[in-house]
Amino acid sequence: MSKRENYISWDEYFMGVALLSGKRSKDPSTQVGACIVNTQNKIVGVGYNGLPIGISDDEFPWQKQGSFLETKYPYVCHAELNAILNNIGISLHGCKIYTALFPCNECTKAIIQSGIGEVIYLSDKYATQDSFVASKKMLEKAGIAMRKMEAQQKHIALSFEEGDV
Ligand SMILES: Nc1nc(=O)n([C@H]2C[C@H](O)[C@@H](COP(=O)(O)O)O2)cc1CO
Ligand SMILES: [Zn+2]
Repeated sequence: MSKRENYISWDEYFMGVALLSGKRSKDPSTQVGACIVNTQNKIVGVGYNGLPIGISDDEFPWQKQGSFLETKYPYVCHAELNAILNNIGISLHGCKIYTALFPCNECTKAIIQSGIGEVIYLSDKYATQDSFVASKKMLEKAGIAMRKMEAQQKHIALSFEEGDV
């Protein structure tokens, strides 16, 4: 018997972990996940967008509109920052970060400071907003590679049915 052919690529695997992590998000509008990988293709940090530890998901707002303090924006911790902070306790120098959404300027600063060397993203839907223009300016100047993920497999299904294993 020859080897299975339609196995997922490393990019699909790590972005898949990022997307699965995003499924934990309580944000009703946008669920983002991120996955950090070292030079040996080992996962060293995972995160999703959520409120800081100890802050109730039920007591803080999730809305996008209204006065700033009544929206989610001042409180939510982005997936990329969570993945960096949740790392397994190692230097992230030379690691890659897979993120569903292109990083904002605040996460970009944390990415740069942590030593991450490459950003792989699925969507750059906010590209025209100043925050993301600033991100690109900083990433370019810092010599950090950026690339949009090209998936061969557009969808991957998971089953928790024991008969499917
Ligand atoms: N790169 C990102 N990582 C993230 O974790 N987020 C989070 C913050 C918010 O919870 C949500 C974006 O809000 P909105 O697209 O519904 O308005 O995604 C957002 C971005 C985009 O900068
Ligand atoms: Zn961010």
